[in-house]
Amino acid sequence: MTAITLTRPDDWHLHLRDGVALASVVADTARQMGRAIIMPNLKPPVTNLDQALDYRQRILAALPAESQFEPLMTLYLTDRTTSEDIETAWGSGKVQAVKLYPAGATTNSDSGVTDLRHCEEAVATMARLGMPLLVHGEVTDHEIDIFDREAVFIERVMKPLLSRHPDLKVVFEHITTADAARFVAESPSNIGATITAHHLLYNRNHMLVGGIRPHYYCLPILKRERHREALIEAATSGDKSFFLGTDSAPHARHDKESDCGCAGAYTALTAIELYATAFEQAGALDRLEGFASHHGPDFYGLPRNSDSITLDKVEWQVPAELPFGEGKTLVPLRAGETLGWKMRQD
Ligand SMILES: NC(=O)N[C@@H](CC(=O)O)C(=O)O
Ligand SMILES: [Zn+2]
Ligand SMILES: [Zn+2]
Repeated sequence: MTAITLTRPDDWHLHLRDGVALASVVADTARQMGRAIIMPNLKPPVTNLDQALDYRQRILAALPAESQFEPLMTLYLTDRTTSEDIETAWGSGKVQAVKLYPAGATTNSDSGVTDLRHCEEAVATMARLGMPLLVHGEVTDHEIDIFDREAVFIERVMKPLLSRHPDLKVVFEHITTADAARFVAESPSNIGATITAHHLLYNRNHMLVGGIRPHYYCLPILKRERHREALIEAATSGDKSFFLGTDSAPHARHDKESDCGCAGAYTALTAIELYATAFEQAGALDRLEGFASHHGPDFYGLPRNSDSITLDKVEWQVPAELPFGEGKTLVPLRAGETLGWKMRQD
């Protein structure tokens, strides 16, 4: 096969940041994706409709002229989010979901939820409206090993949440374990999951063998090979519960290459090519379109994109670094390495 054409994909989990960082990265996503679910973990976080609408305007203003890209906004759930906040946001038609960050779990999650039981009313309202809860599924208990935090989250938080709210739409974001893949596959259709390209392509050896590679450090952390294999199986299974979410999370080079480096991988530049590489390695390129372009809108109850993109099977080199505003640079995943697929430019 020398080229593949698919319905234009969407990114159901994306960090665009703000200001000059936003201006540096947004075109990379807008070139490939029709829409993206925009994560609200700014400083301060996006916690109400007004903030979400303002942020949406800043994203639209940063887009290249003629871009049709549509940002789908989210609210950041806090212990103080009210039912009214939820209803107002949902009623606008511009806010598609609410994001749960357990307090302290990841980048900019200090205002996150300390105990989901503080959010019972807001969550019940979401269940009633059919508004999805997007979950960073890791416990933050210091006694739990970082490699076990997702699996423990399923038992301690996810299962009790779903037994209290069986109809709640939930997206288990950026799943990284066989445990999460099995949990989602066995759950009813109101439970979905996003899977990143980097978790499909890499295991923890890639990050830690032969030297520590900070650009592979993201949360949830890369796991052992058997988990990567389970993610590949889930993504290529045709199960509509699994869909594309890059979790592209830009941090300046100096913040990653540091004695306390930030978590997050920048994949937006080559997102669809990275997924194509993973699906091709698994002999499942025919399943890419469902995962990348159909399952996500179907889960969210939105129309699929009506245009398409084409990927050519050609080798090209990923740039070593990208501008990131004010003299800063950004290192994309696979910087300086070769990719075997390239999205055709219109
Ligand atoms: N994935 C990451 O490692 N980092 C994300 C936050 C997140 O999605 O957990 C970020 O905002 O940098
Ligand atoms: Zn996360
Ligand atoms: Zn994320």
